Amino acid sequence: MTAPQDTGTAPRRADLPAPAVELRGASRDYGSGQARVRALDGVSIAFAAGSWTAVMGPSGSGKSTLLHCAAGLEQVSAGQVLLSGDDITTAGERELTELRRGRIGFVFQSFNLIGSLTAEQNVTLPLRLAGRRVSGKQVRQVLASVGLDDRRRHRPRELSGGQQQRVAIARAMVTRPAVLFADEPTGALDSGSARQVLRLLRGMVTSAGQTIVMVTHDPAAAAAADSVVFLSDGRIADRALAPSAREVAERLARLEA
Ligand SMILES: Nc1ncnc2c1ncn2[C@@H]1O[C@H](COP(=O)(O)OP(=O)(O)OP(=O)(O)O)[C@@H](O)[C@H]1O
Repeated sequence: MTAPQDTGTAPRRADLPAPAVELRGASRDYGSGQARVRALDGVSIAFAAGSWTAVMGPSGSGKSTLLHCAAGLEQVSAGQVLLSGDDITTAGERELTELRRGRIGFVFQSFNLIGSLTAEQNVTLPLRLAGRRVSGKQVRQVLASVGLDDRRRHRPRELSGGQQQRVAIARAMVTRPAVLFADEPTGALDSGSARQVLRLLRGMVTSAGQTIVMVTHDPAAAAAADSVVFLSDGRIADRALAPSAREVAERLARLEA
């Protein structure tokens, strides 16, 4: 089990593989002058390949900002962002689009599936957008891996929330991304469906060596990850390796006090 490393001080050993994602002294400001908000404040962290990290913290502590900067959805105001060792800090729009289509997968709280398309068509979409050949077998395999082979022809409104999220995970995984970024993936699910989604994510980490960075408010979801990073005021305030849900809740309560 690997904990995310604080990379602020020690130089990296050359013989170690590059982390899947790394932020070096990353800051992100919104607004300017008196209205300026520093949402992320000099964060240095490395997410090892094959690790699953939960990001927690009080409302407004910078969780979504960290996720968006790490995924290249937003640019940092200072510092660096590296994806598998490649510096993407100043990547242009075209390069970032390529990254999002190939090396990064996203799962959101609200699923973000296209309502007029079947599960199968939703899963196929990223490959089509990337101009890649779509093999029906590959799409069926991915849907089968999330337990939805028999729901291929269903549209999102014909699926439960948990099933829709599993389609969204299949869609994110079909391009075999280096990193899966998940923003509250269980936030809209009942506890049974949430457990099913967390089991699926765990399977992806253990059997496929997937790297996952997941923002969550739910201590039970955070406890399913390998480790938890706690943010407060845009900085890393605490970390926990394989904590229980109770321990996560206690540490969070301390930050919110
Ligand atoms: N586009 C924006 N413009 C101005 N301020 C922003 C913007 N996005 C975020 N912020 C501010 O940056 C800070 C961090 O926001 P962020 O959304 O990253 O926090 P969070 O921890 O994800 O919060 P929550 O748990 O409520 O979703 C907050 O003070 C927020 O108001």
